[in-house]
Amino acid sequence: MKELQHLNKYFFKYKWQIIIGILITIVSKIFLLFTPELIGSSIDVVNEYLQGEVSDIATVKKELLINIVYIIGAALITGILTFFMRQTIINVSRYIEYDLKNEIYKHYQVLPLKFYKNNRTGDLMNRISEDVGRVRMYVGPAIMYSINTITLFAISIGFMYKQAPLLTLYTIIPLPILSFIIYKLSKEIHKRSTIVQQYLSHLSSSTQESFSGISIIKAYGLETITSKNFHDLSETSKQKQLNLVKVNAFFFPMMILLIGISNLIVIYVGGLQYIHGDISLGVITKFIIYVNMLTWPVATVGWVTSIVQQAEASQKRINEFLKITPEITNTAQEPSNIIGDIEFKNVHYTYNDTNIEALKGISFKLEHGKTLAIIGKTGSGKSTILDLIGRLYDIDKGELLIDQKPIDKLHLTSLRDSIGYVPQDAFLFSDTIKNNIKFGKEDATDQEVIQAAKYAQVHNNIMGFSKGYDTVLGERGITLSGGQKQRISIARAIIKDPKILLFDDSLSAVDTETEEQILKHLQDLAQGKTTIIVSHRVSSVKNADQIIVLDDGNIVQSGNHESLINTDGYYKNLYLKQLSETNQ
Ligand SMILES: Nc1ncnc2c1ncn2[C@@H]1O[C@H](COP(=O)(O)OP(=O)(O)OP(=O)(O)O)[C@@H](O)[C@H]1O
Repeated sequence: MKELQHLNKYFFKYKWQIIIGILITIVSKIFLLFTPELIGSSIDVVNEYLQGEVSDIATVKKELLINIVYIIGAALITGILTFFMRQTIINVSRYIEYDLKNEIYKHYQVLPLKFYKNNRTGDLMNRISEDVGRVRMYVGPAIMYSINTITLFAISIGFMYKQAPLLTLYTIIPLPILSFIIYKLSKEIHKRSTIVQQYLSHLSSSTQESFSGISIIKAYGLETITSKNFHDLSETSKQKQLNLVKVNAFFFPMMILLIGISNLIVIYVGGLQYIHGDISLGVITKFIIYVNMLTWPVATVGWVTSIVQQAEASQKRINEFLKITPEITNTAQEPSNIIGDIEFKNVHYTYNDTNIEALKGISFKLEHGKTLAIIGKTGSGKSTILDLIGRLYDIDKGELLIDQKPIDKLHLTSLRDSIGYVPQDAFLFSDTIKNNIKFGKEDATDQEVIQAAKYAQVHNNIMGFSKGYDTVLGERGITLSGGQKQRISIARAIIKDPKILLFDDSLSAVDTETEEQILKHLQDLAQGKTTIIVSHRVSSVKNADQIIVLDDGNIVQSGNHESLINTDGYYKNLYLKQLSETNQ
């Protein structure tokens, strides 16, 4: 139960609803127990009349009528209270589920990129949905059924013992056995249903993958193989389902068997006591009703135990993530006003999961309003430089200064708010084009959205869609070309009007003519903004104030376009190669 202590703060938060829920549960059980008592006394009245102990039929009828009215009244009150019991305790479990999901989601947001690299998305999703769902079962149903069982058991055993102590002892003998069997069955059901769940998610992710990659499957003629894979996987999944159904099928027969045994004991032992004149017929009737009433709550003891164990395991998985402290934190109290001077002084950075030293002592200085271009072979460390400026990672050695201050002393939100970043793989959400652009500035007007799209040379494409800016993208909507995606991603960065603009090979899928136009607009837009353009193309970088050439984490050349094309080296070779390609 150690892991579940995490939930105590939520129990405290909703203490009044829980206390009221518990009180309602107790009162509803008291009313429920009126029924066996009233039925028992009705049977006794009828029996006394049959035995000739009472001769006035009118009195018997009156008493029976009163009992019936009481039974209906008690049932009505129990029903109403049961409704409110669920409305309090089950509602609290939903509130806590909601709070816990929000807590986990908020925590996910502050965890570093490394966390996302080390953990699979499916696992993150599972902990926030499946695991929280299991914890909710503990918070709601488990607590509600436990109170139910304790109350019902305490009151009814008290009633029963007062009327027939020996019969009570005999009657409750099968109940712990029932509880134990249900516990074992629940555990087995849980084990098998977890396997079924794993296969189902396996089946759905593999199906989803084959639908997403349908063009590759068709192009390579892999339909038969993928169909066979699907068939094999669904066959195993079916077998696992059947295994689960087999254990499930034991559940109710087991309960019926044990209830039957308890009833037989009541009839046999109670019958003997009745013959000896120790108890009345009404007591036997009451006991039969009590036994049937107690069976389900007692069975839930086993079920609840298994729920608590599952919740404990799930909360442990949740706590594992909640305990991770974000490495990159904000240390500044006040927001920082970023101007955009950037300086790298002998910066080193190693990705500790792969041990790759991506930057091996990088130094450059970029004044605000200027443009730096970074060019170099693939894997030379270009994107890493941009990631360090956005503080997605913290440097290992050296100094990274923004406005002459160490980057980790700046207000983190101010820093990120002042950056417009266009990543290598443009990611667009399954939403409208307008909202995808407005992601950069939530309160942007339609005019601003259109202007940004015009600067990014994508406005005409968007107007070509029948729904224009309201066109939905992604799974629910249309698929854009690589170049269109890149340009929408550029519009998203432009609309933010940031102090620092970072373009990570963001024009690679755009033809040179469009690239030319975008760069021309950028020159106007980038007035006063610090811009860094990472590219493999000389055409993208030639107008930059400063160009650096990276190779294996080192700066091997630097200067401007003019000076670099006149110096032997990587830049000049690339320039000549790309020049001859355009002339061909
Ligand atoms: N998240 C990461 N975890 C571990 N290693 C990484 C990570 N990102 C990059 N690397 C490694 O660091 C080195 C530099 O990568 P980086 O992405 O900065 O290069 P790049 O010059 O931008 O390459 P490209 O032009 O292909 O985008 C590469 O060897 C790469 O494999």
